[in-house]
Amino acid sequence: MDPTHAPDFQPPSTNPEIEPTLPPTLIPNRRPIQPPVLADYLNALDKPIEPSVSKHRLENKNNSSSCININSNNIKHMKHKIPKQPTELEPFSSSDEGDDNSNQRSNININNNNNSNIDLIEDSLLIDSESIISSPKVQSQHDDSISIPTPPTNHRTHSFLSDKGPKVHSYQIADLEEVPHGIQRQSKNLKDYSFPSHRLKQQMTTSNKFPLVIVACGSFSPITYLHLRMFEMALDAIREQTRFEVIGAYFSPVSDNYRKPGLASAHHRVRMCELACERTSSWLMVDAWESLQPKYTRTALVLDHFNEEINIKRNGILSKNGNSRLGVKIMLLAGGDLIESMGEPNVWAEQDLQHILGNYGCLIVERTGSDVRSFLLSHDIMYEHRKNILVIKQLIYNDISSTKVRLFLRRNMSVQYLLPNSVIRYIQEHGLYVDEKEPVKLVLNK
Ligand SMILES: Nc1ncnc2c1ncn2[C@@H]1O[C@H](COP(=O)(O)OP(=O)(O)OP(=O)(O)O)[C@@H](O)[C@H]1O
Ligand SMILES: NC(=O)c1ccc[n+]([C@@H]2O[C@H](COP(=O)(O)O)[C@@H](O)[C@H]2O)c1
Repeated sequence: MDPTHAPDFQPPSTNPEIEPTLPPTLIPNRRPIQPPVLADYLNALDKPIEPSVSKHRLENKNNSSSCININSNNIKHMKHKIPKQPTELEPFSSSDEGDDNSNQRSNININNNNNSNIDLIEDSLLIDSESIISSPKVQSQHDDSISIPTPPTNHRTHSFLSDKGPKVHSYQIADLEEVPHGIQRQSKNLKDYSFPSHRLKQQMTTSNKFPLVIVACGSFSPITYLHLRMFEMALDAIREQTRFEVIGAYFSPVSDNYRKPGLASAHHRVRMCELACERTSSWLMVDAWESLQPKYTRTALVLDHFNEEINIKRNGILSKNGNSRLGVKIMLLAGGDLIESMGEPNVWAEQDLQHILGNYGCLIVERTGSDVRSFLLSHDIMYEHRKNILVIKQLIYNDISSTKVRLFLRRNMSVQYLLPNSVIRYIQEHGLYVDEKEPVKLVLNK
């Protein structure tokens, strides 16, 4: 549960040489996940961030100064609600953020009212109705890794399936190592590593939202349906309660140096996460960077890595109208137990908590045994950054734990419907978890 298992672990509070995190100026979209004032909850979430101009007004008054004044006031008002950060890659312009009727104001120029960054002349609507989710076939221009579309050619049988019962052919059940079309698999070493971006949106599909990438850090030994569900729950909560558009989502399995009981080797855990994402999801990805590091990497630095890949190297994401690039907010997705570990002494460095909660933010899925809301109230740093924390209620309660899955495997019990079939088959093929010596008491306390 904590990095104190790492052989080179030194309590952050007593370690003066702790590797520094990125300066906040390099983290572009640090606006809170929740609206800054309660009054914002009264606004419809699909209301444009910049003002909309009614068709009626535009058609009849597009040269009148009164109309311009009204609109400019609106702009000031709206800007006040979602404050701009001076560090953003590029400020939002109204052409990025207009509502879907923004073609109706394409002839209006309100630059004469000190809003020099706002130019409504730009034709933002050319791509208005397009859905710009990147196709799996389209690789990012920065993405030099190889996708391997391998249609099944030989009809081999799966040994563990064919021992008993009818033979199953690979055209009936895909080979575990066969990469579905358009999918980018992670390499097994740092030298060949490249950041996975095959399911990272290249362009915003909405003009009234801010871009967001979700990152879940953990052991994933093995990945379960609960881990996958966490992202779906987060997506629903973000759509319902915030002004952010999720443009990508990643599992980041911890490296072998974490030394937690029950940790299968990193390349197995990465591959199981990849199988789960490939076979059950159309938007989740796995990044092996953390798992390939020669030593344990603190979560704050893992989030910095995502910021570097997405905002610094790729310069964020293209706005919907294609005219500017926007800084992407990056958030940690975690269960209530992980968040509660933030209150334990010597597990997290205070500056890391400030960095994670202040500059990135946290999506917390409630978990049995953890009272996230009370914890939020009692923890000073959490409370300070509460606007940057979204607590996600599990409406259908699910408490699958990897620890119990490992115990079931060890006892030769079924784990069907707790994790994807592809992951179960991978575990069987590689004989994972059967010989584990994890103390059963520890397992049952989970
Ligand atoms: N049932 C659950 N409800 C909410 N969050 C969960 C649940 N299971 C795991 N998580 C969260 O998923 C992330 C990764 O978890 P991890 O890999 O440690 O899974 P785990 O099932 O807790 O594993 P283990 O049993 O080995 O400790 C953590 O943030 C953890 O809090
Ligand atoms: N100081 C830190 O950065 C810190 C402390 C505790 C856990 N963590 C992370 O939280 C996750 C915990 O995963 P488990 O629930 O599987 O133990 C891991 O990714 C681990 O690296 C980070």
